[in-house]
Amino acid sequence: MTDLSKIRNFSIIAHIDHGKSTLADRLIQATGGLTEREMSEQVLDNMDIERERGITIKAQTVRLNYTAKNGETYELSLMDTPGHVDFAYEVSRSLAACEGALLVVDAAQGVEAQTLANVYQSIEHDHEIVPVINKIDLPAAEPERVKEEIEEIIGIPATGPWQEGGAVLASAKTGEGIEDILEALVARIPPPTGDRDAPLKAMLVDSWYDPYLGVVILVRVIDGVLKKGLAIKFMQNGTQHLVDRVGCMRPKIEQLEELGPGEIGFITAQIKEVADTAVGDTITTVKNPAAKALPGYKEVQSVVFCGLFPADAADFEKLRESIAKLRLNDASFTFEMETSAALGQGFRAGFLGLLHLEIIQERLTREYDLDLITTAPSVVYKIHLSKGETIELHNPADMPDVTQIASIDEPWIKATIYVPDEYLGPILKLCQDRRGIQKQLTYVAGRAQIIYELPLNEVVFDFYDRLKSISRGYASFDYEPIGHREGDLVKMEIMVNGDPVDALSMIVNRDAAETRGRHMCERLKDLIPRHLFKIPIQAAIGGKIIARETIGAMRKDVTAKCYGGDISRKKKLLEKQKKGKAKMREYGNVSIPQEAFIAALKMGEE
Ligand SMILES: Nc1nc2c(ncn2[C@@H]2O[C@H](COP(=O)(O)OP(=O)(O)OP(=O)(O)O)[C@@H](O)[C@H]2O)c(=O)[nH]1
Repeated sequence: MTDLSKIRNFSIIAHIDHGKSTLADRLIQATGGLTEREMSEQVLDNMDIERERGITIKAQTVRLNYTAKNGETYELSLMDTPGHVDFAYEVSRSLAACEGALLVVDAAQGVEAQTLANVYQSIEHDHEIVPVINKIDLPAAEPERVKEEIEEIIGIPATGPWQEGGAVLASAKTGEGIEDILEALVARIPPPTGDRDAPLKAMLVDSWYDPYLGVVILVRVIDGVLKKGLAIKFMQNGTQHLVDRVGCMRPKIEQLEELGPGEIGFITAQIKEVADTAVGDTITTVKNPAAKALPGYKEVQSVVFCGLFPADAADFEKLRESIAKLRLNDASFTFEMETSAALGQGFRAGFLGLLHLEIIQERLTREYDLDLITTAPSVVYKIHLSKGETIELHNPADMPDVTQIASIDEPWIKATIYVPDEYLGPILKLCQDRRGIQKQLTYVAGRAQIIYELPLNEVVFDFYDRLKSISRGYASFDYEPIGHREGDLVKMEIMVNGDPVDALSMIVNRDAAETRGRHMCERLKDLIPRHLFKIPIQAAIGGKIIARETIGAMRKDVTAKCYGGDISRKKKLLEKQKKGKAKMREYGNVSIPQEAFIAALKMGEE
């Protein structure tokens, strides 16, 4: 039984590259959880994609035992949190499981805009925040300046000595200051509270699929005790299970007798699928259940949908299996079968946001070695039909005939953008061009904080990429859904040689339709190779043509380009053509290269 006063639960807040993972590994090493060699393989970021993109997708947690200078041994739980807006809810649950946070700031870079958003979230959870100035070994380090920045911009004490509530100076690289961090954690982060004798209440923080253990659930016990053999109940979905393992990660798995109040650890209970567990759910006992669930639970909802098709129709079964496997571990995306005239058999999948979409797409391509075609991301529209019914539309291809539609509502978001002053102008223009409504513009130490309401539909295309390129990577973007609003929306179809190409149809704002349509046609004109006949490319709304381009007929044999008898060159060209053919989609009597779909759907800037 762990003495509550000896427990410290904390997370690490840091801007990308300020050293969160290195520092976490150092803390694990300093408390004996890792050897030097194991440390070289960063533990907390353990997936390729995560490492390459510098983001953490699945929260991982480690428990460290630290004997402080006062001679007492403490049990520290370090909760890793995912770092992207699409996972805001998961982050909020991880934060809710802790009492404090280490705020890591690079001694040479100082406070970055994104750090602010994360710190505010942590402050909202009433966390005690311990600032750590990392990388003090760098020649460019300016710890004193950074301390002042922390006080000025974030508004938490930092300038005094760390023993008196100031920032801790450290280098995760050399190991300097690591002990000070551990001492500061113990001294400043409050221990959890909880009642061992009350009915069990544990928060389901995260879950994942382990090939040996099955579904592993990360929990934070609030009241009561979790033990092997206990019959538990998930309060949201009402299912019951028998706990068969209780333990923690150090970071290696260690089985424990029990998890008491204030403790973070894992359980397994012969659960088959991650989809059977809901992040934020309250776990209680069957026999003596808690009267009320923990606050803050939200159901996961897909916000962005797109079609996923195998580039080679023969890969459909492989795609089906791969998606099913991925879903074992990530219950936050949904999928169902879809058939497209242009792209054949595939799936319509729903995601938490754009980054989530990209991650799944990339994992399918990389881990499962699939060549994919992804259709334009679409948001969820609410269509009010003339006969009074309301339907949800996830796929532009399913849009009812205009004559049956009374009105269409589209989802809006509240976006918070932090950006250095010099990029403000172009960013305001971008938001304005995307039908944004400015709500607030404030300055904090040379940085602007802009709040805009925007239709999600305008954000899903390339807003984030545009924002990053306009601001040279300095702008940060955070959003939350604020419900549906009526919009003047139409379905735009793209017709190649007179036939609509279903995979390219999209729902757009009426005012933007013409520009979008024109760009799409121009783009496709460059992407579709010439044929023996002229090919008209048209954009249309309800049968009315709004834009048109024509691909001229092919004049000469391609091989005529090669002069004289250079046979090998001719051969090469023909082979190249053949290869290109294999990746073509026959559409009516027009062959559209697969790249054309991908490129056309990327849209780019208008
Ligand atoms: N010189 C120096 N480099 C450091 C220190 N801490 C981390 N680094 C380096 O800074 C880079 C980023 O460190 P990470 O630990 O990956 O940073 P992170 O914040 O976890 O980054 P993400 O996982 O991408 O969010 C790496 O190249 C580290 O080796 C330090 O104290 N001194």
